[in-house]
Amino acid sequence: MADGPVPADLRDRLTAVAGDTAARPLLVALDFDGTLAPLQDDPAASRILPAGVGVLADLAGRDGVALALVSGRAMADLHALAEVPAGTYLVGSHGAERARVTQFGLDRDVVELTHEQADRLAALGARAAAVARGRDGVWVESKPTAVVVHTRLAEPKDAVPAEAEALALGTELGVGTLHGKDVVELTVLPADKGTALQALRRELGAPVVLYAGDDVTDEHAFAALDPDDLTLKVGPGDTVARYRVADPAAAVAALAHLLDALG
Ligand SMILES: O=P(O)(O)OC[C@H]1O[C@H](O[C@H]2O[C@H](CO)[C@@H](O)[C@H](O)[C@H]2O)[C@H](O)[C@@H](O)[C@@H]1O
Repeated sequence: MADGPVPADLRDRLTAVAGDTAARPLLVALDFDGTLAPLQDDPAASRILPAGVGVLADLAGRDGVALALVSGRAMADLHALAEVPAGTYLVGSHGAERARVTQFGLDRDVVELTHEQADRLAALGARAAAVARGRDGVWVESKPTAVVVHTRLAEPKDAVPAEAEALALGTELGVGTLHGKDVVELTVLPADKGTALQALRRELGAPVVLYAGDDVTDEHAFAALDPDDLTLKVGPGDTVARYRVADPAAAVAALAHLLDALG
């Protein structure tokens, strides 16, 4: 029989995790862009797949399940786009920002930059703008702790040198760099999803973590987990994750299987 979008070995593992009452709380931690929301040319147009919204709400409502979104997005952006219920943990800016969704809004940790970091962020913005200038389809996104050089809309003749210059800029200014899908992120508050996920897991005392992600930056999260955790790569590309599905629709189907198995 054909596997459908969720491979048989992944289905079996999800069923086993759901049936293991010792694996509580089960932390279900999910990347946003490319995992729950198909990639878009305009980041503001990203939305969780409609089927995913209900699955996430139902998962978060299950006893013994903690839901988290772990994203490179700025927190304000993630909160605006994430259609998730109260109680969901949000990790933004690759871990530099943390919050929890409540019935009354966002309960968030305040991110404070030192004067030196703020100055460096301003300098980064100006230099990143110079990288984008004159290159069709290259543009700069500003976040509270980082700037992002986007190249999704650019032809390789513009994208390749823009990404190379952005990476060199990070080295020159001594800031953190992350090279994701058609983005180079330059941050004055270095963070990575692996460190953030480990911290959240410790806080919740979660014996088992399910993490799903599609990008190179999600590899930090996969690498930070244990062999008994469930790591799920979404889409193509090298990975250390144990399981793989083809696309966000299949990732949502895997989460729906987990939900069914939880009963
Ligand atoms: O960790 P994620 O939730 O995957 O967020 C990473 C970055 O997401 C956004 O960029 C990516 O998605 C865009 C919309 O689909 C796409 O246009 C871009 O090419 C992708 O890299 C966001 O704009 C970045 O700030 C996030 O860090």
